[in-house]
Amino acid sequence: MGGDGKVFTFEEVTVHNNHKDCWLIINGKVTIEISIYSKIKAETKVLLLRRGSGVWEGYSEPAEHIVPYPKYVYDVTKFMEDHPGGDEVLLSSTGQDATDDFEDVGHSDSAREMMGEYCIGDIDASTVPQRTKYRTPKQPHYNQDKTSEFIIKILQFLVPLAILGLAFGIRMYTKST
Ligand code: HEM
Repeated sequence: MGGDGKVFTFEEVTVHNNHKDCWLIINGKVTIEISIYSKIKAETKVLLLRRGSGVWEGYSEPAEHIVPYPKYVYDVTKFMEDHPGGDEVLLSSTGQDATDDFEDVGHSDSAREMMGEYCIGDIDASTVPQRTKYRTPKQPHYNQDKTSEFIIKILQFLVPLAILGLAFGIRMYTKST
């Protein structure tokens, strides 16, 4: 990776957000990550590798061996015109962690190789705001047993009343005829 080991904060990266000066945060070097993964696997018995909030994380036993992978900062200003996906998508990926956008496109290995040319450093992961995850609103607790119990109680009260009303009605009707 290029960039002379520079580490940028999220704030520093997100000000570069126009056609003449466009920086992105992407962690697209999956091939590298896989090799890191097998190294960690050998050393610390990693149980699984999963991608969470744009970062590849190795989870291992014991838990203190959780390894967050670095994200990289890319200055794609010179690539804007030549990007096969167009410059607008690159611009719209500024100001955030663009990893998911980049991965969703399914970039080829050659696209990933090209990234090295534009890498200018690492991002300080602690400064990147987490993407808010959508949580389904909690449903009100619905207790079916209690509801059917309630209906039975109402019916127990209403049925005799209805029978009484019907009997009364018939009696009134027969009396008047
Ligand atoms: C340094 C960063 C990037 C590099 C070097 C890069 C490179 C490339 C290359 C070489 C292609 C041609 C197809 C391929 O080989 O996969 C491509 C296509 C594309 N890229 Fe990127 N890209 C970068 C970032 C992004 C980002 C952040 C987005 C945001 C969504 C994006 C969206 C697209 C789209 C939409 C296409 C067109 C896909 C298609 O029509 O099949 N790229 N990119």
